[in-house]
Amino acid sequence: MHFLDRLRSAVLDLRGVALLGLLVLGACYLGIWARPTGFFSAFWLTNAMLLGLMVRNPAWAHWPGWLAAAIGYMLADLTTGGAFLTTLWLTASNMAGVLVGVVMYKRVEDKFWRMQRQLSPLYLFCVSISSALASALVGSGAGPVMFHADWYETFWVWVSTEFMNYVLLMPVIFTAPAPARMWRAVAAQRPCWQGWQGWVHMAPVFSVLLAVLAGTLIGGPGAIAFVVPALLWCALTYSLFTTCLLGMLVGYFQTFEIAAGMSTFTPTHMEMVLSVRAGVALLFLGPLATACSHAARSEMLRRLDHAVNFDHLTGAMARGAFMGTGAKLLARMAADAQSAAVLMLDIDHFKQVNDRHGHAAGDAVLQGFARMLAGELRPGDLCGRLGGEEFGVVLPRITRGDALAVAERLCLETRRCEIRGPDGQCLNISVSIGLVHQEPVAADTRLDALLCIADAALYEAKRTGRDRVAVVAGADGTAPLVSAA
Ligand SMILES: Nc1nc2c(ncn2[C@@H]2O[C@H](COP(=O)(O)OP(=O)(O)OP(=O)(O)O)[C@@H](O)[C@H]2O)c(=O)[nH]1
Repeated sequence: MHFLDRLRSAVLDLRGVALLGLLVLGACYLGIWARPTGFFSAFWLTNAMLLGLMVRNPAWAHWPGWLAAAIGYMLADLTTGGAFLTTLWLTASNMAGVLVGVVMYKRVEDKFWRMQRQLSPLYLFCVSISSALASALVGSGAGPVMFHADWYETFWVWVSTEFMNYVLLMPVIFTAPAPARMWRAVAAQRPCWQGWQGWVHMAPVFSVLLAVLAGTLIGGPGAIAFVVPALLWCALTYSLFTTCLLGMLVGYFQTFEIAAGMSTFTPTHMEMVLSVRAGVALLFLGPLATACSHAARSEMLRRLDHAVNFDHLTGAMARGAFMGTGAKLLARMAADAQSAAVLMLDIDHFKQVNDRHGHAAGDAVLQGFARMLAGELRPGDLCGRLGGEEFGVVLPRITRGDALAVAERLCLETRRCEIRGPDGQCLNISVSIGLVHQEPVAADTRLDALLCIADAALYEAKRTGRDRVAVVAGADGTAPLVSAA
């Protein structure tokens, strides 16, 4: 690598690591600020956050990242009055838990932390309990030393708090889309949130609010489970990230509500507090498991749908999908009394490419040609591979002159197309195009009939010399061919 490139990547690494240190520092301040006097914080999100970030971004799970995190932990405690030795002790215990979690997640494939495996929630449970135990084993001795608290009690409070934070927060970090993708996802979801459909789409969220309210009003130890059906509904409706986010908010609200005495259920012993925290976290695992299964199933269906509807070689729409979508498009144009053009494209002398340069070169030509087509057409146009080296295109809402101009541009761009074969050789090609245009599209127009007419024009383009466009005068195919450009 060039020296300047190396310097640049070192600076970028340093920036990332510094950001990690700052995040740890900020999360520690939040925990210290929320800490009850005389005891450890129950709202200690730092360890779960650090573990989530290090698993998600393995570049941080090296010594510079660990060092930055340690500095963040230490600085937060020292600047808020912590003694050096106890700060060191607490930092070691926090990082011990995170280390155990990072090692456990490194031992399994990424799909486990991405929540793309059915067993992901169970593995999350195992990691969370192991990390919580490791952290508590190293750190709980600080309870008697710092606050004169009972060791046994400190240990179990520590375990339950850590466990709850790991289970509730980590899935949110693991499933959060990258910022750029988040905006795209929000934009794609916008139609779902508009009008009365938006209210319907919000129904699972309202059911969560209702269940939480019912739990508060009715109370009792079972109230924390009231929200489970609503969260299951969310798991089957929203993305994995949204479900994780809602689960986390509900979990923290319920613990806060009980701790603040807002619920009619007030735990009287420490064991009950621990039981509530563990229960809140464990209850969330059910909806999380449903969300994971649902997301895995949806992803499988999406892939299956893609495999059926798109040509695996060129990525263009497959014949069946093209015919179905094209027929619907034409019907829409007919209903709106709009025009449309149908093009049939056939790469010239394609057999010679295969014969001279091999089948792999022929495949490269098909891929390059399909790429060129996709780049040249408007977003609303439709393009598909009909078979072999034959492609079909539907251009909605277009005048005859514009359709001819598009077809001629496709001819020109095909000639200009620089396609490289597998051995790096330059493969030059041309295309012949048959075009039929209807204005407006007739109500009984069928796509297969228009393709047949365009095919006849294509034959004429081939017959008169190839590398050209032939246009049918009448859309019924009976009128003679008027132009071969
Ligand atoms: N590499 C490759 N070749 C394919 C594929 N599908 C079909 N072919 C080949 O495409 C060739 C089509 O040849 P022809 O129908 O004779 O057409 P042509 O050579 O383009 O001749 P004209 O259309 O008359 O210009 C055949 O040799 C097929 O084997 C494919 O997916 N990959």
